Amino acid sequence: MPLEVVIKGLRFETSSARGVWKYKLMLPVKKEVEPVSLGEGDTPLIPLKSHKRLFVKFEGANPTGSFKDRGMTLAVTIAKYIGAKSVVVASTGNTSASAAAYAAKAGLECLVYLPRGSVARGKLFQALLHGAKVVEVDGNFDEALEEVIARYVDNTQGHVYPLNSVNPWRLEGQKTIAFEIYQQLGFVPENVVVPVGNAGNIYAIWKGFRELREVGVTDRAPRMIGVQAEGASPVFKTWLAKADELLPVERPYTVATAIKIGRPVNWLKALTAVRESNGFMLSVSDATILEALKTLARSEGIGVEPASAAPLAGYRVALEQGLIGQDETTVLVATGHALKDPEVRF
Ligand SMILES: Cc1ncc(COP(=O)(O)O)c(C=O)c1O
Ligand SMILES: N[C@@H](CCOP(=O)(O)O)C(=O)O
Repeated sequence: MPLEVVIKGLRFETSSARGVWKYKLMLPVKKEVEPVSLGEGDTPLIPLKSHKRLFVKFEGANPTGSFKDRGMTLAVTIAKYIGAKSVVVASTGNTSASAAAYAAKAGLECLVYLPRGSVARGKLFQALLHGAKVVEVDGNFDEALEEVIARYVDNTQGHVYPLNSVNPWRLEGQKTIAFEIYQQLGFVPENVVVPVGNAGNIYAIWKGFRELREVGVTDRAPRMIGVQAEGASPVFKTWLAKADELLPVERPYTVATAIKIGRPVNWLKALTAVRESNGFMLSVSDATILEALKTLARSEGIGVEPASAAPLAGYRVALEQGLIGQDETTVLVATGHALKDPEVRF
């Protein structure tokens, strides 16, 4: 399992900084360290018209249009602090867009490994725009990440700093989604619904809520509900089978390219989040993802990419099956902006 940061002496006090960095006392960064920031975080929590107690946490409002920026600001800050000159990621698109932008801000070289032909146009444009060097891999995301891990994580000779979610600083930044949800609602919701791909974010958010409990801000915690696309649902299958080993999907497919992942590195962390929180996993069809995307766009005015519509598709299934109630406060985490993937049709 990828490493985890454990922080002693956490204090839930916010500073006058904005976004992620206002929670510096909850982050594993020394006071004197200067953040590499683009103003990430402070994203809106939007109430939906369709259900009274349903909210969308719109992560598309981050500087590069996805939640990855919250993790990248931390991880690139650390990269710079330790004197790295280059950073590397494998990506289905958003991680590369975010890494490229933060590397540019920090003055670092950025190398991105992308599965050839599988990255949404807006995301590829962003990586190139910010000056990343793109390596196209003849394979899927899992194979691209394997190559990055073999070259730059297991073999540290190259001195290139990896920024995928095997890097625990990433999750530390992403956990601030929980802090914001808590502060925006004024309480801890019953359910938080998250799309699951490489599987780090659901754990990061859970870690954030757990820490709020640890520091005594609240004694409550939400159920964490993970949603995967049917054709790319290894964590769902593993959860359903109560298996101790990952049940991988060798040839994942889904219209939601951001979560087209068959061997997620953080699968065990995702299961930990779901199990510890008494939550559950769901899988949803591409048709229902696109239907949810259309509802968000046309009835609520919220433009998201397909992966980010999976939580609404999952919410509908959960309601239908009586797994959650309409009277429960539920937050859907909409992870990426519609402009990322302008070729989506529904
Ligand atoms: C838009 C979007 N949503 C969801 C995810 C899934 O997040 P995670 O990999 O942390 O499970 C990703 C990337 O993985 C993404 O880019
Ligand atoms: N959807 C992700 C996949 C990689 O996830 P990471 O959390 O390990 O960076 C992407 O945008 O590339």
